[in-house]
Amino acid sequence: MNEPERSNQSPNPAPRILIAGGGTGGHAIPALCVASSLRSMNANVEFVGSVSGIESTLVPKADFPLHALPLTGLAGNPIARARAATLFLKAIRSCKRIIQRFGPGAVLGVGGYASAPAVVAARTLGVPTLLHEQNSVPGRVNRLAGRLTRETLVTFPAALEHLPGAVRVGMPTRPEFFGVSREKALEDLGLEPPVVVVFGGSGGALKLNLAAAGAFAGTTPYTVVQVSGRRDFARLSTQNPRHRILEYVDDIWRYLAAADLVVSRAGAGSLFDIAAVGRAAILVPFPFATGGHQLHNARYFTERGAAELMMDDEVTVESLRRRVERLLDDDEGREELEGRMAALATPDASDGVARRLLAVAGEEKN
Ligand SMILES: CC(=O)N[C@H]1[C@@H](OP(=O)(O)OP(=O)(O)OC[C@H]2O[C@@H](n3ccc(=O)[nH]c3=O)[C@H](O)[C@@H]2O)O[C@H](CO)[C@@H](O)[C@@H]1O
Repeated sequence: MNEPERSNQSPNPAPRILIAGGGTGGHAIPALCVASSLRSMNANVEFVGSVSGIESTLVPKADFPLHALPLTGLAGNPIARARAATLFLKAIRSCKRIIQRFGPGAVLGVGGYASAPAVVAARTLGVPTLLHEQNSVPGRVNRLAGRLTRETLVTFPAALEHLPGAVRVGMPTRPEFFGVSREKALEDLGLEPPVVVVFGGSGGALKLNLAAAGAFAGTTPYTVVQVSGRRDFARLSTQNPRHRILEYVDDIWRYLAAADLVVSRAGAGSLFDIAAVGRAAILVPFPFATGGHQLHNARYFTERGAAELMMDDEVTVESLRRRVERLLDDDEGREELEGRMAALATPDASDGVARRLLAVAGEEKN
């Protein structure tokens, strides 16, 4: 990686913030939202991530420097776990060097493999850290990391029960989702309404992919856009000219805005993206998410009448098509869902996290 320009000559050097974490889109995308907010506030941002995480493509694309470290999860057989632990310890040493060289005023951990080593390294060097927890039930690592941080920021009110003293800021969401009209999105994408969008988060969801491929591969009196994720894309096909299967789309806000109905997993990012465009949704939580967090994430919306819930074990080719068509036929029901969903969006979360980071970084300097 090229050494970024330093501004040591200036009497008021730009504040420097290090953002650590990633792995899935659910961690990396909100991290990038905060980085963009910080950039617009004239801060200098660098990232620490994992070589295998989605950040290794998304962060350079957004033009931020990335320190990519070899890290893996602490799961699997004893040999894999020992290797992960060794990589974790090495990552703490690498993060210390990165922090000493970059000199951030604050570090933000966003969850994912690289988050905890950076928080530990910052803590030992006396650099203040903040943590952003995306899910309603935090994982073990974030609960532990939360004890080391100056401030913990959360997306869902339910997470406050697990992280005492945390502050609710919502989910950093890309600004493009706000204010894009259905008409413009339909025109830009060349889609004929009504439109159903099916997607399973940043990596895809096999069960949902197979059910959707079966449900919509014949003829449909509506358009279906299925964003499958990279892993499953090659095994899916359709005979239906109104069924598009796409691997991954950077501009998913256009597809969601064009939709009359969305079928989605209940990752935090996906949920708040759907809220940002204010669309009716059927949520199918991933049943094996740590601590059942996807079900809890989904319930925040479904208990407020903002979305419908469909459990993973209810999903079949027939039931999926039935649920989709029932809601597509119910204009009034969808309109109610849309309004309640839009009311739960958190458009200020990204700037809010950025401002808190700059405040903490400023305190340290003074
Ligand atoms: C299986 C699993 O453990 N998933 C977790 C992961 O999900 P995952 O990475 O799927 O996370 P989210 O649903 O939170 O976010 C996915 C993000 O990717 C975007 N997107 C997706 C597809 C695409 O083609 N283009 C695109 O931009 C979505 O709009 C969204 O912003 O992180 C989330 C946040 O910690 C958790 O809540 C999820 O439980």
